[in-house]
This record gives sequence, structure tokens and C-alpha cells, in this order.
Amino acid sequence: MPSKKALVRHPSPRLAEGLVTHTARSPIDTALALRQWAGYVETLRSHGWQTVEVDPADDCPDGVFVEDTMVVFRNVALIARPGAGSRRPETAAAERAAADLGLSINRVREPGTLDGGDILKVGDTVYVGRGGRTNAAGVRQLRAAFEPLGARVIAVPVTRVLHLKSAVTALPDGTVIGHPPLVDDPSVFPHFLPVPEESGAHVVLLGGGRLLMSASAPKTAELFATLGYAPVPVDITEFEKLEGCVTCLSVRLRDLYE
Ligand SMILES: NC(=O)NCCC[C@H](N)C(=O)O
Repeated sequence: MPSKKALVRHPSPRLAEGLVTHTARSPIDTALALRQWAGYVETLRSHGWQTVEVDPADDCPDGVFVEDTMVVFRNVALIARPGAGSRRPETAAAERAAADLGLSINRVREPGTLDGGDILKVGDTVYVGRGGRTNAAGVRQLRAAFEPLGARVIAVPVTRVLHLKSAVTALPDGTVIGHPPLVDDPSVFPHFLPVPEESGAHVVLLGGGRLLMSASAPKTAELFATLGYAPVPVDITEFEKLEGCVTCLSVRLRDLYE
């Protein structure tokens, strides 16, 4: 049976100090953020996902964005080397959690930098965003780690947003979705569907056509419903203020077999 496990990490008490790069800083309501995080985790659980908490990293304001700490392909976790120095201490406990789940561990090494948010997997195709956080050495190390396992790694430029997955994610049929003003070049994707809202570009595939997505994208949710999907909206406003989205709050492990 394929497992549905997701790594998550409790928000740091210093969340409000999280990095912002492409947006203006606005105040974070930490209590609301905690409630929103609990709601996100509960939504994963109620849709059949077993959530596993990575040990908290209270000194790392951005630790809750656990997706950035690794990329998992088949049974290998490539532990990231975050492009932002302040985020590097986040990876140690994430690596322990991945190893405890039985994943083989590989690591991005200096001079490579790579954030998990820059990687979008569509079947065996692994798109990697070359942008502010992931450098060319990181891309090369990703290829070296996953091409021998059958991945086709395609590097694409990311200049308008923080991470590749801030710009695009994919529907269950492999259609890549994005809000056009934020996508460098939609023509790199074989099937691309424009969505009307920035936060509509981010979906987590819960299984069975259910799409976990931000409640801030009602028009996009309507569009997905007309395409036969079931949107599952969650409020994540406090994380969006820090350039986070639904994908970055977890690492989904779909390929583990028990
Ligand atoms: N994968 C993601 O989209 N991660 C969001 C990270 C946001 C955090 N404030 C950062 O700048 O690193």
C-alpha cells in the first residue's frame, strides 16, 4: 500500500521575523498563525494523511515552511542547503525525521544551494527553479541525485517570485497551473492552465481529486470545481504574508511503501 505521510513543523515563536523578499512586510498575528497551522494539519489528517512532526526549530522564524528542507524522489530525501543562510539550521532535524521514516539520505553540498520550494514534481519529471534561492550548483546536484533514479530534471528560470512553486504547481492530471504575471515562461510546461489569482497557483494533491488550496483564491477554486476537482480551502493568510503557501507547510511522502 502506498503510504500518505506528511512532515510538518510547528511554527516558531519568532514567526513574525520570517524573511520577506518580493513583498512588503506586514504584521503577523502569531496566535492566528498558530490556529491556521493547526487547521492545515487537521485538514491533511482528515483527508487520510498521517502527519509527522519534525522537531521544532524555535530559533528559526521560517522553520514552519518545512517543504524547503528537502526534496523526496522515490525513497531518497535530498536534504536542501537553503539559499538563505538564516534557514540552514532548519535542515538537521528535518533530515533526522526523514531518516526515521526510512528514507535514504543525500545532501546538497557547498557551493550548491537549493530550497525544496523550487522543486515541482510532475510524475517522473522534476522541474527545478533556478532563482534567488537555488543556484546552478544546486541544480547540478539535484540532477546527480535523481537522474540515476529515473527522474527527468528540467531547470527553469524563476525571477518574479520566491520559489518555483510560488509561481506554479500541478493538478492531478499533470496540468501545470500558474498566475501568468508571476510565471517567467509558461511555454516550458507542456500543459499550462492560467489561474486568475496568485494564491490559486498553489495546490496540494490530497488524493481523489481533492485539492488543498488557499481560501484566498475563491475564483480559482470555482475554476477547479468546473474541471471536476474538489477544492478544500484553508486559511493561511499569516503564512502568505511571509511568502508561504499551502505547499510549503508540509513535505508530502507519497512514494513510501511499508
Ligand atoms: N516553499 C515555500 O514557498 N516556502 C516559503 C518560504 C517563505 C520564507 N519566508 C522564506 O522567505 O524563506
